[in-house]
Amino acid sequence: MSDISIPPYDGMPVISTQRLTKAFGNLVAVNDLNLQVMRGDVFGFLGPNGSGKTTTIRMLLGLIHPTAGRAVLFGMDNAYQLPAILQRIGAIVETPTFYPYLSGLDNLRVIAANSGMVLGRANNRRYEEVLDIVELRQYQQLAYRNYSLGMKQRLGIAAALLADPELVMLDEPTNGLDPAGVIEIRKLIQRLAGLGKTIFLSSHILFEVQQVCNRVAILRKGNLVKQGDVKELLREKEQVEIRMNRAEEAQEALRILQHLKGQEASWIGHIAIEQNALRQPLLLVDAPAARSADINRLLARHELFAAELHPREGSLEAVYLQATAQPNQPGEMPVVEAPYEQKKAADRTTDRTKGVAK
Ligand SMILES: Nc1ncnc2c1ncn2[C@@H]1O[C@H](COP(=O)(O)OP(=O)(O)OP(=O)(O)O)[C@@H](O)[C@H]1O
Repeated sequence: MSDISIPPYDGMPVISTQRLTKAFGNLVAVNDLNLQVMRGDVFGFLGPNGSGKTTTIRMLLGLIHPTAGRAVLFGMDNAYQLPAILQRIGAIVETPTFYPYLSGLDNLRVIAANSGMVLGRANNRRYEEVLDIVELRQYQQLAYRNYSLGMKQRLGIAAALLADPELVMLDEPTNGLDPAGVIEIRKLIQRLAGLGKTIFLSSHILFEVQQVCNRVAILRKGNLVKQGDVKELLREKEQVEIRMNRAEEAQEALRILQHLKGQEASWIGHIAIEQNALRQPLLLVDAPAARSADINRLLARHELFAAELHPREGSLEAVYLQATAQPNQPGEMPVVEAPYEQKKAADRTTDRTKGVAK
């Protein structure tokens, strides 16, 4: 996990969807979705291809109408107050169109002019600010066609930041980027989080999401199968890896731990026996890393002594694979963590950002 500082929650959801559903003919692309994104979240929106991520984002932005349910952003229903909501969002859903022969800076000027931003000193300062945030200031005079793919993507984000939005929505921002470009976007997201923005990030790249996001939701076939705090989800996936000297010892350790699991060691989850690269027997115990010493003690009590014992960190990949592998239950209901306490409706209208003159 990164050490970015996330501003404290004030209890107000920036995005809240209630049973949000979209069907295209017979295909239910998004089903009964209850999402909750809090102020200051760097929220990872994960799911395999075709699981409904883009459809959800398009509904949140009012680009398509839901078949059922509703989306409330900043406390406002987007079916009724879309313009007020959109003023507070900077989004990139598809690669933005820029003029290839204009410089990065001139492209921003065109976008500002087209969106009715007052041209003047305030705008000039804002161009500099956003170009600094995306680290393109030194390339601002370069023609867009000479930008790398990563620079183009960052210019798109700069454009989305022009009006100083509170919520930044990025749909697969690292698609097609090389590793250096991916790292640039990661650093950029961390910078935006440091500026207090709420980020909604859809991505396939689990490692990236694990690095930058504090909360995630995982979609599968349009259903929400997991939503929660990244650290907590990772903790659930911690393991203790025990190497025994002999295969028989590993079998005996397995038998003992499985027995104790039903008794004093209820914190033990699934246990598996594998081999490491040297074909030595390994016991993989689903258990909190902090329980390593306890496991050692339990085995020693039965005259079994581990040759090596290591705690293994959880990974979002393990969380994701488990969540997306679950079979579809008839009438599958989304698994939603207990929502944060919603503050009084009055709180919802108090925190408006300044934004560039429009
Ligand atoms: N306009 C549309 N008409 C018909 N079906 C659609 C439409 N838009 C999306 N779909 C279908 O809805 C499902 C969800 O698509 P969506 O693009 O939301 O998934 P996604 O999770 O964003 O996938 P990807 O990661 O590949 O972009 C897919 O089966 C897709 O084919």
